[in-house]
Amino acid sequence: MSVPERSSEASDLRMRVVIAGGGTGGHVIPALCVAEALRERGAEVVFFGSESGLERALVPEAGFELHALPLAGLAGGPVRRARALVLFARAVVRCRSLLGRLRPGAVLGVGGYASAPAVAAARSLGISTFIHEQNSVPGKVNRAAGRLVREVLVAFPDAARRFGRSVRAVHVGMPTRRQLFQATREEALRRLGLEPPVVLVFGGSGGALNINLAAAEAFGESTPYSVVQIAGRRDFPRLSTRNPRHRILEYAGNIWDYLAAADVVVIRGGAGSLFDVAAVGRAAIVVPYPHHRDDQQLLNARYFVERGAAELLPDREVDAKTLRARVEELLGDDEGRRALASSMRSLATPRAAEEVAGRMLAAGREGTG
Ligand SMILES: CC(=O)N[C@H]1[C@@H](OP(=O)(O)OP(=O)(O)OC[C@H]2O[C@@H](n3ccc(=O)[nH]c3=O)[C@H](O)[C@@H]2O)O[C@H](CO)[C@@H](O)[C@@H]1O
Repeated sequence: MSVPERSSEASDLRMRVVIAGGGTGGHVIPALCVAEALRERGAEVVFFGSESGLERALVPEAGFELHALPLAGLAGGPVRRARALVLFARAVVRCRSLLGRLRPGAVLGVGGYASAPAVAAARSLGISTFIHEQNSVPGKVNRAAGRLVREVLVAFPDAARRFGRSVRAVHVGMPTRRQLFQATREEALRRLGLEPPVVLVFGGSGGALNINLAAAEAFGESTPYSVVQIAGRRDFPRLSTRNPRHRILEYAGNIWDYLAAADVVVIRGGAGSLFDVAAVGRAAIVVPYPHHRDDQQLLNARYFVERGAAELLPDREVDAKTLRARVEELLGDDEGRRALASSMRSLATPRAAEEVAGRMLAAGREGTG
């Protein structure tokens, strides 16, 4: 028994793997979770990202090599689009030459600008290629790229169906940071110096202006509970509070402590935020970002809401009065909160990063695209 196991470990030790994509926290954080799982199994992980994404800071900080390429989004007028297309074409050429040199056993696209050119280049070289789709509704690029890859690995079960029959989609869940599963309320409260009950408000990796303004007003005078508002870089400088029990932060590297300390969480419907709350198991009010054409955050949220794991609050209904009322209603309902928290916890996917890593390594060992 030990012989085949040892031989597979030995080949993982030598294997190099490329993870491509990034942009926002929603793409970079799960990518890093997969990278950690791969590194633990002895593989060498190299990232391809864009020069403008969050990966620029987070990937080297986690100790991985990053090739940052100049890339841009397709949104905007014809000049911008043309420039984005030129950058895309150049990125495919650059990825092909990097992949030719690195000779990875497998490539994973996680979404974001660098994902598609790397996947296209890897396919053209016959390298085993995967995509991880974080959202319940696959984006246009992943839908098209899905047909090219060996497997599309999805965070939400619904996404598999939405890819259609021509794509091999496998539900693996959302790669989530380990600390989220380990955090406990008492320790978190003590570490953060917070007096319970605690309300946590955060709007994804970049913040959410509508929620930020409503929360600053709703909790800005005085509250019989603690409020932590993680505002994001863009909105942080414009927010203030007179309430000594209301903390406004720019970003939290240790979000697991804040989630573990919380009784009620108000979040956007980003896939990362939702699965992070699920990992800790807390009662959440979800306010989906309303301006995505495909309503991806509403559909992400619905998966949890339909399973009794979260409450929905449409963005158009968010103002200081409604936000405070909804938070206090939930704070006053111990049983309702417990039920939401426990259903939320049951939807967490603690094995997702391992699953993605295992599939990539197995494909790399097989050596076929
Ligand atoms: C507006 C927008 O385009 N949003 C998309 C983006 O969201 P965005 O990048 O905001 O993503 P997510 O909610 O998916 O993830 C944010 C991640 O950042 C973490 N975090 C956030 C704040 C903080 O202080 N500390 C911290 O660690 C969260 O815990 C979470 O893990 O990517 C997601 C995944 O494709 C999509 O579902 C969202 O629709």
